[in-house]
Amino acid sequence: MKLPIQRLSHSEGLPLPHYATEGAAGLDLVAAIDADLVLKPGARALVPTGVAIALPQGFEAQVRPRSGLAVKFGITVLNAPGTIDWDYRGEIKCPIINLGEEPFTITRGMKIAQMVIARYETATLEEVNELPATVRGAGGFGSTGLTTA
Ligand SMILES: O=c1ccn([C@H]2C[C@H](O)[C@@H](COP(=O)(O)OP(=O)(O)OP(=O)(O)O)O2)c(=O)[nH]1
Ligand SMILES: [Mg+2]
Repeated sequence: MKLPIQRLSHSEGLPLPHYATEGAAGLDLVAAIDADLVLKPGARALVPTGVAIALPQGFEAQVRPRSGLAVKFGITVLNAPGTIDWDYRGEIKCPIINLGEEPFTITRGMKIAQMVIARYETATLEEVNELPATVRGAGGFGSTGLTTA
């Protein structure tokens, strides 16, 4: 699909979101910040990416963490997966949190998250008095146990 993307003034010189490999599902998003941003352990920040997009109706974009940042530094997307609505025309921003033990420095142009474009359905809700029965019923939250035995 073609995706209109707008570069905002503070993203000058930065790469547009891009797929790192031919088979990558997510477009890497970079930090469009002027000065280094130091996140202390437990701290969070809304990191601008310097771009806005125009998704087609029926599509969303999911802002997800990068596993490398999560595993090495405890850096993740606080609201993962973040939802970009198709009618949103503002700047894509990433709520980033440091769940690691060390301060983490975000630099301009650092790939801080990734964005997956996905189709979604909307539902027409129909209120009923009873739901169709299933074997699971209302069981959940570990009801099927920890092992297969
Ligand atoms: O990680 C995110 C999540 C959201 N957004 C933008 C795009 C999205 O379309 C809009 C609203 O997001 P969401 O619906 O998650 O937030 P809300 O708290 O429900 O705000 P609103 O009342 O504006 O819908 O904010 C981002 O830039 N990054
Ligand atoms: Mg909302």
